[in-house]
Amino acid sequence: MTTLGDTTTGRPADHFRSGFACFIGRPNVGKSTLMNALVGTKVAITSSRPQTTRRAIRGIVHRPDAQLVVVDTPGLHKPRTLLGERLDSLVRSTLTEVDVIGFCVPADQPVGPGDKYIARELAGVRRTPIVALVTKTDLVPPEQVAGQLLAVGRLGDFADIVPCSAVDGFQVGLAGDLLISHLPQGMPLYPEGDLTDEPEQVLVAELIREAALEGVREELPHSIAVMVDEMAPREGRDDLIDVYAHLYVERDSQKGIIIGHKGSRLREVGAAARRQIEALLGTKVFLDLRVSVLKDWQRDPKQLRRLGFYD
Ligand SMILES: Nc1nc2c(ncn2[C@@H]2O[C@H](COP(=O)(O)OP(=O)(O)OP(=O)(O)O)[C@@H](O)[C@H]2O)c(=O)[nH]1
Repeated sequence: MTTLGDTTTGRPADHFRSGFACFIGRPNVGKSTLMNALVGTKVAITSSRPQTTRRAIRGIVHRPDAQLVVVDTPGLHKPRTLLGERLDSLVRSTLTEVDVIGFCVPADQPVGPGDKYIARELAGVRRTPIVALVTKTDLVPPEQVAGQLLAVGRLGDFADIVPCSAVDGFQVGLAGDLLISHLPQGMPLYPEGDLTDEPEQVLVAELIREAALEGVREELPHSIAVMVDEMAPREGRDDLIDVYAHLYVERDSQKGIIIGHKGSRLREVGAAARRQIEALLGTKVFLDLRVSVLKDWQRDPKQLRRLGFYD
């Protein structure tokens, strides 16, 4: 006879919920930051530049009575390049696979065409419940939050609408509770303590890209991609990991910007990335960072595949 209980904890499955959520919203509305706040650690990278996130990174929220696996998606936007089209198809397929969608709209900006475009897209995903999250409430007075709740309410048919702030923690727990309330009953999907199922190399590459994005000019962010070529403990040492990575840009001029005068900028990027990777891996890290030009990689299907962006 099979039983539905979790044999490791003795928890009956009918008291436990588990499943997947994804956050959707315009670029830069705070999706990654909110996911990190829910998970309680830094899993997705964040930056003040739009479209930092390119991969469906999963953060796992562990509760005594639930496990919520959050799939982080790139900001949905009207496609302009082949990369954009792939990102959008990644988002669309994610929407139909999750149990609940968190639709993020920031409190500090009027509801605009971008939010309406997404709301229209979401209206097509009929079977998945949508929780609207009004983010960044710490940036505006309460009256403005109230006005935004009404404006967001007019965008579509939502299971709940909740204001929250990942920065001061306001109602982050409640946002988690509401998302969890839409999950099916079931056993934990990941072992306790796991925070993400992204391979470490992908997280490391994302941390390097985050460091490289700091302070670069407007047109560059979309042109940067990072691949970790090799990552392994140094022979004979258990306290040092060697990381060999490539930073790819699309043009020679961009390579110059990334490297900086006599390599000064690349050194700064390397030092900043190394600190973050050391924190992630909990060990000392030697980081070898090279910059290469992959001409127009965003428009080249072969290069996109090589960098991990599949159809
Ligand atoms: N004040 C405030 N700032 C926030 C909050 N959440 C996010 N931010 C900031 O908003 C910016 C964008 O946050 P992200 O979490 O990277 O946004 P995103 O929606 O994941 O962005 P993409 O990956 O581009 O789609 C960052 O500078 C964050 O620090 C918040 O609750 N309050």
